[in-house]
Amino acid sequence: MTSAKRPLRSAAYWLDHVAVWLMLAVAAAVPLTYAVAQFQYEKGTLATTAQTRSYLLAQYIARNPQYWQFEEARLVGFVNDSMLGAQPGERRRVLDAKGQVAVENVPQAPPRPLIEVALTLYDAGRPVGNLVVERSIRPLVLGTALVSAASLAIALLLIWLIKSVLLHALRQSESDLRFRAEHDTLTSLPNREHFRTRVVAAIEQAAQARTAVAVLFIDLDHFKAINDALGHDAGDATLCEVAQRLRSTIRQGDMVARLSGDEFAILLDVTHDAEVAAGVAREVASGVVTQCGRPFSFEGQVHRIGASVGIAVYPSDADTADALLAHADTAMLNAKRAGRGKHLRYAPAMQEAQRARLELEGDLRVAVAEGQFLLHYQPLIDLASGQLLGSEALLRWQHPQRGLVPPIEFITVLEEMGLIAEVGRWVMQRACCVTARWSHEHGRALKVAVNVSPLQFAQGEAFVETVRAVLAETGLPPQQLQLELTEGLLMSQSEQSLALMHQLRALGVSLAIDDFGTGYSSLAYLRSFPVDTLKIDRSFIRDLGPRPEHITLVYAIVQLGHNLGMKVTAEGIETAEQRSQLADLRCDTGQGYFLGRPVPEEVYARLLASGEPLVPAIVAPVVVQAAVLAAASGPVPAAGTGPTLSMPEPVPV
Ligand SMILES: Nc1nc2c(ncn2[C@@H]2O[C@@H]3COP(=O)(O)O[C@H]4[C@@H](O)[C@H](n5cnc6c(=O)[nH]c(N)nc65)O[C@@H]4COP(=O)(O)O[C@H]3[C@H]2O)c(=O)[nH]1
Repeated sequence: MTSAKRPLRSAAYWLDHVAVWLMLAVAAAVPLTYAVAQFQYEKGTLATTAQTRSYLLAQYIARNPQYWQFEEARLVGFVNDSMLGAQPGERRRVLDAKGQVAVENVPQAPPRPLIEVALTLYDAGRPVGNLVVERSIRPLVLGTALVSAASLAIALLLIWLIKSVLLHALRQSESDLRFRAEHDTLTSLPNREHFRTRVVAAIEQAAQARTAVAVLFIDLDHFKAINDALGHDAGDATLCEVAQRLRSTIRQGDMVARLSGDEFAILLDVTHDAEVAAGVAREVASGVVTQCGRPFSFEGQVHRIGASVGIAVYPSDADTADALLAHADTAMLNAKRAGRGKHLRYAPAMQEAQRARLELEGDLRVAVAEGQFLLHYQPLIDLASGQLLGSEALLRWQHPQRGLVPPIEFITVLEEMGLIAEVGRWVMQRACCVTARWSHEHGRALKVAVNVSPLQFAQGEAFVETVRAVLAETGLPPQQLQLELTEGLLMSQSEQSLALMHQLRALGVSLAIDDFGTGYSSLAYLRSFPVDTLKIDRSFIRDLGPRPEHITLVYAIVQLGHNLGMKVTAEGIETAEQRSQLADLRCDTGQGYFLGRPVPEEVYARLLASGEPLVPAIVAPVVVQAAVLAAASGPVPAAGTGPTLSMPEPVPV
C-alpha cells in the first residue's frame, strides 16, 4: 500500500467502526442522562412539596393541639384538602401514629411507577404521624422513551450519513488515489508498476495453464524532435493520440501501458504455446508500427513519428516478469538500431549487442567530456575546372583503445543519448574556425559544409542562435558555411522546418540536402524549400557505369536542381570516368575518393598550402554514353537543354 493511501484507510476504518459505535453510545447516553436528570428533578420538587406541606401541618398542629391529641377523627375536618394542597398526578396523605390514613387529598394512588417522600409530623417534639407524598413518574418514563427513540433515530441517521455519504466519498477518493497511483496522468494508461504487476500475474497463470505471455516494448521514433520543435503541448497531444491508437490495436483482456516518456508496452495473454504467442505478438507489433507511422496533426500542423517494437515471450524468452520486460526492451533497442519503424523478437545474441551498446555509451560520455573528437575534411571540387572550392567537415572519434572511429558507428548513439547538439555545435565551431583561418591565410573564400542532425534542427530557434553565435565567434562569413540537412526534413513537410530554413538562409548561410535520392522526397514540396544545393547520394554515382539507367536518374536530378535554381553536388566520385560523366551531365560540384579523401586538419592545410589542383580541369568533356541515355530517356540532350521534369505529387525519387 502506498503511503498516500494509508491515512485514507485509517480514516475509513475510524468512520466505519469507531464512529458507528460512538454514535450508538451517544444515542444510549442521551435518554439515560435525560431520565436521570428528570428523575432528580422530580424527586427534588417532591421533597420540596413534602417539606412545605409538613411545615404547614406542623404549624396547624401547634396552633390546634386539642384536635390532634384527643380527637383524631376531628382531624379530618380540620386538616382539609387545602392544607395538603392539590397537585395533579400526586397523592398526599397524612398517616396517624398507628399508620392509618388520617386524611388524603385524593383516594386513588396515581398511576405507577411512583416515587414517594415521607416526612414525620411532630407535635411539641413528639412524633404524631407521617406525611407521605407520592407522585407518578409515568410521564418521565414516557418522555425517556421518546427521547431514546429520537436520539436513536438521529444516531441511525448519522450512521447512515457516515456510511453512505462520507464513507462513499472516502472510498471514492481512495479508488481515485489508487487509480492515480497505478495510471499515467497524461494518457490514463496503466503505468510501469501496474503493468509489471499484471505481467507477474499473467506469468503465474500461464505457468499453471501451460500457456504463453507476450510483452511488446514500444519506443516512439523521433518523438523528441516533436517536443523540441513543436513544444510540449504538441508532444503531449501526440502521446495521447499514440495511447488511443495503441488501444485500438489490442483485444479485450490485453493491456497497454505507458512505461515512461515515449515508452509504451503491451501485454498479450495468449492461451497457446510460445510460438503461437510470438506470431500473435508480431501481428500486433506490425499494427503498432503502422498505427504510429500514420501522420499526426497538432493545431493544423502535420508531423510524423514512428515506433520501434521489441517482443519477448514467456516461457521461451524469459521466465520472470522483469526478465521478460528487459528482453523486450533489448529487442526494441535492436529494432531501433536496425533502422526504426520495425519490430523484432528477442534473441539471446541481442544481449551481447546490448552490453556493447552500454559500453559505447559510456565511452561516448567520456569522449564528450574529454574532447576526443576531431574533424577530417574532404575536398569539394568544381567538377569542370577541378578547382578546390572548400571542404566537408566529417566527424571522427579518436578512441583511446579502438583508434579512429567513423561517425556511422556513433552518430545515431549520440542522437539517442541526447548529446548530438553539444557535439554538433563543436563540429560547427571547429569547422568554421579553421576555415576562417585558412580563408584568411590563402586569401580565398573557402566553403565548408557541416552535417546537421535532424535533432539539432529540431531545436528550432535555439539552433538558429547556435549558428549565429558560431559565425560571430569564428568570424567566418555566413556565405562560406553550408549546412547539410537530411532528406527526412523535406519528408516531414512541416511549416516549422520551412520557417527555420528561411531563418537560417536569412543569416546568409546556404543549405544543402544531403544524400538526395535515398528518401521519398515530395518533389512538389522540394520546390517550396529554400535549398541551395542538392547532394546526389553516392549510390547513384557508384552505379553510373554498370547501371545506365542511373545516368538518366542523375541527369534528371541535375536538371531538377537547376530548374529549381539549385546547385548540384555529386557524392562518392571514385573514378575519373565518373567525374567526367558528371561534368558532362552538368553536375556542378563533386566529392569523392577520386577527388580527395577526407583527411585530418593538418593534411588538408598542407593541401591548401601546396596550391596544387587536386584533379586537372576537363579540357574536352567526355561524351555521355549517348546510346544509353537515348535508350533510357529519349534523345541525348544538348548541353544545357535536358528534358524538363514535371513534378508529380509526391513520388519516390
Ligand atoms: N565509399 C565512398 N565513400 C565516400 C567517398 N567520398 C566520401 N565518402 C564518405 O561518404 C560520407 C559522406 O558524408 P555524408 O554523406 O554527409 O555522411 C556522413 C554524415 O551523414 C555523418 N556525419 C559525419 N560527420 C558528421 C557530423 O559532424 N554531424 C552529423 N550529424 N553527421 C555527421 O556520417 C556519415 C558518414 O560519414 P563518413 O564515414 O565520414 O563518410 C563520409 C565520407 O568519408 C567515396 O568516394 N566513396
